[in-house]
Amino acid sequence: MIRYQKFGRVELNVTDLARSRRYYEDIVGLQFVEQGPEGEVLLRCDHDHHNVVLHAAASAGLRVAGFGLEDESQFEPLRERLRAAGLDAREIPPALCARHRQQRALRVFEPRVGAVIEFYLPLADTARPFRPGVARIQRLGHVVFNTPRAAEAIAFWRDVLNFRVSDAVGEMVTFLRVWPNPWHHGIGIASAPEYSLHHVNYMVSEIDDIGRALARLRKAQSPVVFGPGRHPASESVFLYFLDPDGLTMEYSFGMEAFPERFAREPRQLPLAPEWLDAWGSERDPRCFTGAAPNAPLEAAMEGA
Ligand SMILES: CC(C)C(=O)/C=C/C(C(=O)O)=C(/O)C(=O)O
Ligand SMILES: [Fe+2]
Repeated sequence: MIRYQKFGRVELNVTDLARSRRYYEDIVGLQFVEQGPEGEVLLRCDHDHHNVVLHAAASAGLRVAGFGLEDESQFEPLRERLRAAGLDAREIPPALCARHRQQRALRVFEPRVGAVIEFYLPLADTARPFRPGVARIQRLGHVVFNTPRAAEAIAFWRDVLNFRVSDAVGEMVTFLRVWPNPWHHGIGIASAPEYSLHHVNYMVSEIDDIGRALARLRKAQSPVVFGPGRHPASESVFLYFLDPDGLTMEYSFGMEAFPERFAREPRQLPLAPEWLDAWGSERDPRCFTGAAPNAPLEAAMEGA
């Protein structure tokens, strides 16, 4: 039984690094940490060393999604499960782990979601206290993958990686917990014609963070593409917006939490407008669709 801490880091490709750095600091509310040797920008939204890495690239999309393991003893069983599933995980060199304040990390290309996935053990980084910015973000919440192989991906993340299904909305999207992390979902798997990033979520502290974000995004002319609304699945209040490259980002407030044991059964929810947003807002077609294909493993390993 592989045990995790959380969805803790995401690396994104962006087409204009300076513009995106300003946007993620000033509009999204992430804290700048440092610039890496390849020019990549490291940012944080909790007490970890960093949670988001921005890389300059020709097109914008998902480069790596990272999941923190509970402890060192998870690595070998995980590696064995991946190997049995025909996936060869690559060890991240110690120098990069040290830069990322990780004790150890593995990366693998997971073909069912068509993305590079990292499994890592974070080192405590208490030297620099985290200062919330314009939004009182508590943590990176979840990442959702667009994939044409959704049914296979759900089975793989559930049966091989030991994530737990919380709910599915029709055949559109299935939400899984990063077990035993309590939050309703740390990943979502969405049916789509291509492999790409659906969205990245940041969980905020109070409803005012959603209201202030709406005003801030409008002032910055950053497109709000869905919400504010409430997701019946996880019970969270949400707001989706587009970053400067058109990548979909989400703030959400409040989310169902599950116990480690005796959790409720997953639900199959109907695919109907009131099950997408209980408040009835309309989704802009740019929402969830603006990312280029996910980066391949070779690109994600550059600099590693
Ligand atoms: C995909 C639709 C809009 C949906 O039902 C989304 C639900 C949730 C949730 O219940 O929290 C999400 O976080 C999401 O996919 O963004
Ligand atoms: Fe979401």
